[in-house]
Amino acid sequence: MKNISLLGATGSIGTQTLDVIRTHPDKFRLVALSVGKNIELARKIISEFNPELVSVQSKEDYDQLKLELGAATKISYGEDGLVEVAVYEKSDILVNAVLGSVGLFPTLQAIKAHKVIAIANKETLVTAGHLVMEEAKRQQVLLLPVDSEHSAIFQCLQGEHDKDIERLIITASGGSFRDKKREELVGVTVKDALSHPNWSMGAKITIDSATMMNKGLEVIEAHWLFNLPFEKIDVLQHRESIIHSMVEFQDGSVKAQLGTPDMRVPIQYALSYPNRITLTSSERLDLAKIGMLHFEPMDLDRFYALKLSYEAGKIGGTMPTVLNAANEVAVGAFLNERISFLQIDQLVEKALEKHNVIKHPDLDTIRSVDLETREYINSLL
Ligand SMILES: NC(=O)C1=CN([C@@H]2O[C@H](COP(=O)(O)OP(=O)(O)OC[C@H]3O[C@@H](n4cnc5c(N)ncnc54)[C@H](OP(=O)(O)O)[C@@H]3O)[C@@H](O)[C@H]2O)C=CC1
Ligand SMILES: CC(=O)[C@@H](O)[C@H](O)COP(=O)(O)O
Ligand SMILES: [Mn+2]
Repeated sequence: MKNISLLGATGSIGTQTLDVIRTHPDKFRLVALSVGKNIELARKIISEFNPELVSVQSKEDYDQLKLELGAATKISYGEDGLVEVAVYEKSDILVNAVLGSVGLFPTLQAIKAHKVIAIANKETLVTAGHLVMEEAKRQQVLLLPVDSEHSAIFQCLQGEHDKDIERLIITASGGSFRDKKREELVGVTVKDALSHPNWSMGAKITIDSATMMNKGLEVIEAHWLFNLPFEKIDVLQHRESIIHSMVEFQDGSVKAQLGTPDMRVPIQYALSYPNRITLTSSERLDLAKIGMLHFEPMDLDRFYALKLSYEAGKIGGTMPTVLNAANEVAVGAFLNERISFLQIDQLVEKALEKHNVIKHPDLDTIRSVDLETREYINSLL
């Protein structure tokens, strides 16, 4: 039996993680969880899973839930609450499915507390991958990727040696607007952008997928998780999202991981690693029915956010922190209909141009650069 702590229980990854736990009560037990603002759903989750510790985002929700829940459930809130869930003493593994760079500090604390980490929260690795990987190495803690592409690469690498890797090939669906030229994106709506061709995901990552920032974040995430230079990380457009990513080795052999797009596969692989467990409810891959898979090179002028991400990643230091923070605020502004779709990567570029990189930033530096970037983008809205 593995005891699980879950950050972001009410989200897309969070609820699919709950589905995996629900399906395998003999293998997994939810002991601690955090939610943001969705208290309605939190009540249902608490009543079904009976966790020992619950954290909410605001003091108001904390006060309300404290009145409702009995003494058997400990309640907490804010960043302290996220950390308490992340390091909860009875948990064996932390699933980090919270959204955004708010996940960084709880991740670092969980590593220090020697928790295995199943990491979906890519913004944490983009913001400060060096701090996370250094701490994981120092504490000898296992970091298991949940993002579908990174899980695919991780699966392809089982039984292989790092020295034999020639390059990673991360696949990209192309997102909601993949068949539109850049000039055709003037005036696209939030509703259009939220209509992903293959995956049902949270709003922020769906917009990131449409701008191709998601792939940019994933390139930086892969750089840290697999300790490879950006020159060895390629992106290939693959509209079906059947091949979740590939690894090419020095002998020219290429390994790929395939499957129908269902995030429960990488989630449960991280939870059951190094074993596999059944997933009966997922539609099985039928290649004869699919017939054809398509591949196209990435056009970095069309998908400008990907170009910005490679540039920020290669410069390193605080540049990826700025890229991520600017993008988080810009995507939020687009979702609130305060800016247009095309302004998202334009604002990110402005933040990158304005920033003087700081090499080898510590946690305090990362946090202040993150905050300053958010303030700068907000001042432009
Ligand atoms: N969805 C997917 O298929 C995939 C997601 N990922 C990554 O996983 C992470 C989560 O994505 P996804 O599940 O789609 O996102 P969602 O928006 O669906 O869920 C985000 C979760 O984080 C909580 N949350 C948000 N902000 C805060 C905050 N400031 N403090 C505390 N809790 C907060 C939300 O709470 P509430 O809703 O209660 O407010 C919710 O539980 C992201 O980093 C994403 O890039 C990676 C691969 C695939
Ligand atoms: C499910 C998942 O991992 C997402 O990150 C997904 O990959 C988004 O798809 P695209 O960014 O390829 O459109
Ligand atoms: Mn992904």
